[in-house]
Amino acid sequence: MTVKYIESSKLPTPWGIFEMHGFEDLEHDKEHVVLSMGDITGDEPVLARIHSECLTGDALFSLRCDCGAQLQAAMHRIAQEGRGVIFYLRQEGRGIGLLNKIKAYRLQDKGADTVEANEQLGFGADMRDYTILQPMIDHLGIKELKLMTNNPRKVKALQELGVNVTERLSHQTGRNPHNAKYLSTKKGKLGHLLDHPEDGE
Ligand SMILES: Nc1nc2c(ncn2[C@@H]2O[C@H](COP(=O)(O)OP(=O)(O)OP(=O)(O)O)[C@@H](O)[C@H]2O)c(=O)[nH]1
Ligand SMILES: [Zn+2]
Repeated sequence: MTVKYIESSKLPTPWGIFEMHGFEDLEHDKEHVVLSMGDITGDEPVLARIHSECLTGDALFSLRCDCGAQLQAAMHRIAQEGRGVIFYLRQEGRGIGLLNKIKAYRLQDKGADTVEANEQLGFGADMRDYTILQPMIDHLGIKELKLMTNNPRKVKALQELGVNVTERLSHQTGRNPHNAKYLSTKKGKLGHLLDHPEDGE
C-alpha cells in the first residue's frame, strides 16, 4: 500500500473539535490530512467533502476561486450534523502544483480561462488522481459517503474506483465578482452543477 496511516490528534476549530488523521502518500511524496467528527464507521452514509488543496483559497483568502468558502462551509455542515469527514488531498491546482497554478493564473490575468490556461501550459484541465482515497477510506472504516460537491465528474471518478457515493449534495458558496467568470467556465467546460443565473444554462 502506498498510502500509510501515521497518527491522529484533536483539531479544535471555530466550528467544533475535529479528529485529524495524517497519512503519508509514498508514491506522490505527499502528506494528506483527514478531518473527522463523530463515529464515521457504521452503515449510515457519512457526510463528506473531498477537498483538493488550494493554498491561495484555503489559506491566503483568495477570491479567485470558491475553495476557501467551500472548505469552511463543509466544516460548518459537518459540525451541525455532528458526524462527517473531510479528506484534504494535496492535489494543489487540480493536480498541477502551486507554481504551475501561479503560471496558469498569470495566463488568466491575460485573458485565458482556467481550462485554456492549463492547456497552454501543456496540462489537461483536471490532472487529479483519486486512487489515494481508497486506503484512507478503508483505514477509517467508512462504508458509504454522501458527498458535498458540485462536480459530477468527481462523483463518477470515485464510483469508478469503487468508492460508494450514495448521494451528491450541492455545495455552492463563495461566489464573488472576482470568481464569477471562473465559476461560469467550471459550469460550461468542466460540467459543474451551478445554478446561479449568470452561469448560463
Ligand atoms: N489549474 C488550476 N487549478 C485551479 C484553479 N482554480 C482553482 N484551482 C484548483 O482547483 C482545485 C479545486 O477544484 P475545483 O474545480 O474548484 O472544484 P472540484 O473539487 O472539482 O469540485 P467541488 O467538489 O464542487 O469543489 C484546487 O486544487 C484548486 O487549487 C485554476 O484556475 N487553475
Ligand atoms: Zn481555489
